Amino acid sequence: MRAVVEGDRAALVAATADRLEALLGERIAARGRATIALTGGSVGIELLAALVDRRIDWEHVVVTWSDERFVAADSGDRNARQAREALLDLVPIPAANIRELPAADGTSLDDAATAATGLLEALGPIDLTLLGMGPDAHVASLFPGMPGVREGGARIIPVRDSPKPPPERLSFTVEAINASERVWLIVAGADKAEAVALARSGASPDEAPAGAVHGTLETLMLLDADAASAPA
Ligand SMILES: O=C(O)[C@H](O)[C@@H](O)[C@H](O)[C@H](O)COP(=O)(O)O
Repeated sequence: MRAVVEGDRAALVAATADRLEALLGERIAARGRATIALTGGSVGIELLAALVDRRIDWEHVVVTWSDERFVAADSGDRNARQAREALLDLVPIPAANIRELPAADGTSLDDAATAATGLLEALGPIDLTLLGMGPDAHVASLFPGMPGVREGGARIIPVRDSPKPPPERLSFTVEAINASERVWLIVAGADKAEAVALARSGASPDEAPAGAVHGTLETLMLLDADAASAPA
């Protein structure tokens, strides 16, 4: 996994916004649209906020999420709601291009996972999956030792016991993430340094889910200097 290191968190966010703006332009020119799976987390949301004023042809961008908290649609915990407030409500992206994973409004988690799997199938190829990473080396809602890190077959799994609240979530599996053309992990802060080193060391997926993800064309770990500060 190639690492790109920027000086600090603000520089990381700005450089990743540049990279993303360029990728979206390139994919739209090449195939008429760009499809990306967004991430929650504080750095992921800062990245979205940094895209508001960029030159992006939003009409041709389709977004979904690599994981979602299974809470009510209007909950402030929803990655989709945070993304709307930071970016999607502020740019001319058509409503039909925003493919939210289901919310917990009268539907069961299992039914939501089935619906999300259908949504993912209808989406076609994903140009880029964005991921944050926790200090335990989790990505999306794939925590160390959980099913979905190794299991084949499923592309979306229901998560019932996330160690980080809220406990119920929907998540891309490693298999779904690894079907994306590009996978970018965006990670800032000294509290992530050990997990970055572990993920890059070839640790098992059960120990470091972040080390198991890769794109079919490109895999990047986009880091600030603090996150890159532990010896690999
Ligand atoms: O699932 C969650 O509850 C979080 O969203 C989490 O997965 C987050 O994406 C990472 O921990 C990175 O978060 P930061 O970008 O805030 O470091």
